[in-house]
Amino acid sequence: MAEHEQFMRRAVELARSVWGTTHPNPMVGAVIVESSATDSEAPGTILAEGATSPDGGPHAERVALNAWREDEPHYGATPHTTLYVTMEPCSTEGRTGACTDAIIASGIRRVVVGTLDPNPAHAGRGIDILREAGIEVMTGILEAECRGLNIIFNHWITTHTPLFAAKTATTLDGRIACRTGDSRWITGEVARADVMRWRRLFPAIAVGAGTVMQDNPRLTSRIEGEEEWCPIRFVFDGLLSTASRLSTRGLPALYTDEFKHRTIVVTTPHGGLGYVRQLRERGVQVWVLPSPTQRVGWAEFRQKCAGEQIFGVYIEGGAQILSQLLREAQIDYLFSYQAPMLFGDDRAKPMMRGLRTERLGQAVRLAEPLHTILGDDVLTRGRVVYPNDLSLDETVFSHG
Ligand SMILES: NC(=O)C1=CN([C@@H]2O[C@H](COP(=O)(O)OP(=O)(O)OC[C@H]3O[C@@H](n4cnc5c(N)ncnc54)[C@H](OP(=O)(O)O)[C@@H]3O)[C@@H](O)[C@H]2O)C=CC1
Ligand SMILES: Nc1c(N[C@@H]2O[C@H](COP(=O)(O)O)[C@@H](O)[C@H]2O)[nH]c(=O)[nH]c1=O
Ligand SMILES: [Zn+2]
Repeated sequence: MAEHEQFMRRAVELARSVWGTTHPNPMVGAVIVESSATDSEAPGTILAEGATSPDGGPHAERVALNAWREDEPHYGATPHTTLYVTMEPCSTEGRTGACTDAIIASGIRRVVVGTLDPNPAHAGRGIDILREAGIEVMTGILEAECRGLNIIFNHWITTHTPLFAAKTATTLDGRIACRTGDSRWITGEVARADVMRWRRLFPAIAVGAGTVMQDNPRLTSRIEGEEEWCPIRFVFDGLLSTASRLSTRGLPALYTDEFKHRTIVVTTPHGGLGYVRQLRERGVQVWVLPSPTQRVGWAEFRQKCAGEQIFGVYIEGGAQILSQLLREAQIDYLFSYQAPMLFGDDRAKPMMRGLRTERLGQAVRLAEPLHTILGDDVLTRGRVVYPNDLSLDETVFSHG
């Protein structure tokens, strides 16, 4: 078992090496290993490795098999050759041919799988096909880790909508900014560097107009040793106040920097066509979504993203948009970074508000939470589970 975990860990590492580059495909890693025919205690030798190719190219299993065949033109599979793969091999033609076919053709007799493919077209089918072909299949090695590699894919493939992940950086008493709006920085360098990794994974980031005006953020992924990366950057601004204040407050970086064509302002017909035109003339994109009020509806935004093939959105705040998302049960996943400080000030900004939680049974919870210590701070993350009787505190939202 320890050996299986060792090679699966290598496969997970390979999957991570293509972080954020494979959408809509999952990140998968594969390793082909030869064990000793005579000494079952001897460590196996890695023959070939692979990871999912970017943009719909060959899957990890095929990349590994192709690399192996370069060395062994007729494959050299023996009864002691094992393929380790983080996710169940696909079993439908797709764009690149079923991996189950390629594995069977290679003569490999043993496959170790991390997790099942959540795609209902595959789920378990790939395993059945391999077994029917006489291949020994073992499942569930480092399962949680392998499944956790693909939070975006897992959601997309089962719901056909993007994963909406909220991210907050709070004090111990759950505040994201002081009463004045000051919030830089609550979390320390290590936690902020971790945020940069998630920004590299998600195809898009979203913030509200209040955050743009208070923080003038860049919203790019800046990782030491890597080129700066810019996801799509959504700005929620129903009345286009960020555009109308341009002349008095100067232009937000999101509308002027070298990635401004990656900024999409999301607004309503109440925002004013003149501002929409001005933004577009600058090279900034604008989505005007139908809405009876000055607020874009989150369900409409989700559908629009799905139509545009945007597979996941990392929503960084502020308090107002996060509170709306919570009360509409639109947050699928939460990244909560918590720093060891507290404000103890009622007028500091709470990360989310507006629910009426009278009993613990009504609490919003995280399923299978993961905790990571990052310098002085702690990240708690997980899938959000809402109670059946989510109840709103109307007194809060009558004031916006
Ligand atoms: N620590 C942390 O993790 C973070 C802290 N912050 C801090 O939070 C503060 C900003 O938060 P907050 O003031 O609540 O502002 P938000 O960033 O939530 O933006 C609120 C504004 O966005 C617009 N808006 C809200 N909902 C919608 C919608 N559904 N559709 C279109 N536009 C919408 C509104 O414009 P209008 O009023 O015109 O309708 C509103 O003024 C800052 O101090 C910032 O530093 C921000 C992000 C993260
Ligand atoms: N204050 C705060 C965060 N704030 C978030 O980061 C944004 C700034 O991004 P950038 O300009 O790209 O560095 C800011 O507008 C807000 O969304 N994030 C954190 O991880 N920790 C923190 O303490
Ligand atoms: Zn495949």
